[in-house]
Amino acid sequence: MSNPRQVALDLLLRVEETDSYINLLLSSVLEKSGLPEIDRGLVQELSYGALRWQLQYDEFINLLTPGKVLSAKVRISLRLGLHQLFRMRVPAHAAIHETVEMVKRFERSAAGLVNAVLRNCDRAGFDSLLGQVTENKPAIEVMAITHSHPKWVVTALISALELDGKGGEIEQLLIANNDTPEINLAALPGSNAQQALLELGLTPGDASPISFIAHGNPEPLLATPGVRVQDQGSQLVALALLAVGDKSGSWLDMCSGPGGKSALLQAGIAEQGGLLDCLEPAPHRAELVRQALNPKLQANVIVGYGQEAKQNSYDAILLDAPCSGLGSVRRKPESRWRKTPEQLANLTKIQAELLEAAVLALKSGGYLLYSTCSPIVVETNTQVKLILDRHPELELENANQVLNGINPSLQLPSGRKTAQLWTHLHTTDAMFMALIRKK
Ligand SMILES: C[S@@+](CC[C@H](N)C(=O)[O-])C[C@H]1O[C@@H](n2cnc3c(N)ncnc32)[C@H](O)[C@@H]1O
Repeated sequence: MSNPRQVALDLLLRVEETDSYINLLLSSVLEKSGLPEIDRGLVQELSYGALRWQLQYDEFINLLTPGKVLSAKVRISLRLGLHQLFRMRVPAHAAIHETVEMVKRFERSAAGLVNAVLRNCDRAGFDSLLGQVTENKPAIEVMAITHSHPKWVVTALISALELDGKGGEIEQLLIANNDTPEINLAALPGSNAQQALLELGLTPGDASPISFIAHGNPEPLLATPGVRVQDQGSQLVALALLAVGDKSGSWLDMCSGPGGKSALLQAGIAEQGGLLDCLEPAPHRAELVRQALNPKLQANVIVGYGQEAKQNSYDAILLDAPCSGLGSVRRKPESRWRKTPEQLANLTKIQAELLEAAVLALKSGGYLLYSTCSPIVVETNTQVKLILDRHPELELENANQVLNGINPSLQLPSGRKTAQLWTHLHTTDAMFMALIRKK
């Protein structure tokens, strides 16, 4: 083993064949590989890069192999080769030679074709290839290929941006979606984590007041009590509910796995004696919630569906709903290829059911925060409008004002009450939040 290109190929094949998330597989694959640190970085760059840019690389491959059926392994090898040619500082001859040698080991008969495709791509150059595959295509398709996003995702993101009058920023958003995100840490309240991270010289993040930026491997920093890896957008979701909810009351994290926000809620209410229930139907994800929580503080992890939450029982509920994940494609590059418009229909049905259950579970005067790591309108504002229409006892609070109370420098729109963070503006995942109060 222990050829970084081979490790990246095996990893991508597993992601494709088993529908796994690359971020969940990567660390165990690297551990088993026994590769030195420098090669581990190469595996990550190769695999994330080839996965992000796969639509564009497939266009190049299809252009040069008309009518040919390629095995999944050969296609992934070509994507890895193209990524080295066009987006890494690997000399062309090494990118081509290494890819061809790798293909020879599992499909000798395809080595000639792989050699020819990569050589022709190198000769043509990136700009010429992109020009050829986008020529005479409609604008949405050109954007889809140029920024490697499915067409329907580009269209849905434009609709979401248009709600804020930002439709013209679509290319900035797509570019940001292809960036490698910084690793964000959260310093949980009630711990000395903030002080410890400041003393270590870490830079605070811009969006969340409890965030720090980790450069390099964050593993050693996680030994500090109260330090977690968490996107700043996710931190703000939990902080928004903590800003308004009764911290001495009973709280529910309705869709809690793997527990990132549960840990923050638990730490935030502990001092005032609040009680937290965390629901999660998938047992292995419920176990991750248990691991994320502080065992010295109160919290119940319950394996179960949000639809079964106890009625009229909670002062504050976080409903961080299962969603398309199209707001966190930087961290989960495969999500843009996995989700289809058809799957959205299933997700929106579950979101509506969970919202209904959350309203029933909420006590009068309590707060419900509905959030998604997706800006897609049918998962966000449409859901909020539907639940408000069905329940006159609910009122929509201004989540943007709450967020500005947490961080006055966050640039948020004044013309709406639901909040939408944007990756290109806030450098967070594109989290959506609606804060609802039961009268
Ligand atoms: C977006 S994730 C939650 C992320 C979590 N809040 C965090 O910050 O770590 C959505 C979770 O909802 C769970 N889920 C799916 N269907 C559910 C249901 N009917 N009731 C409750 N949770 C559900 C999924 O298993 C998944 O773990």
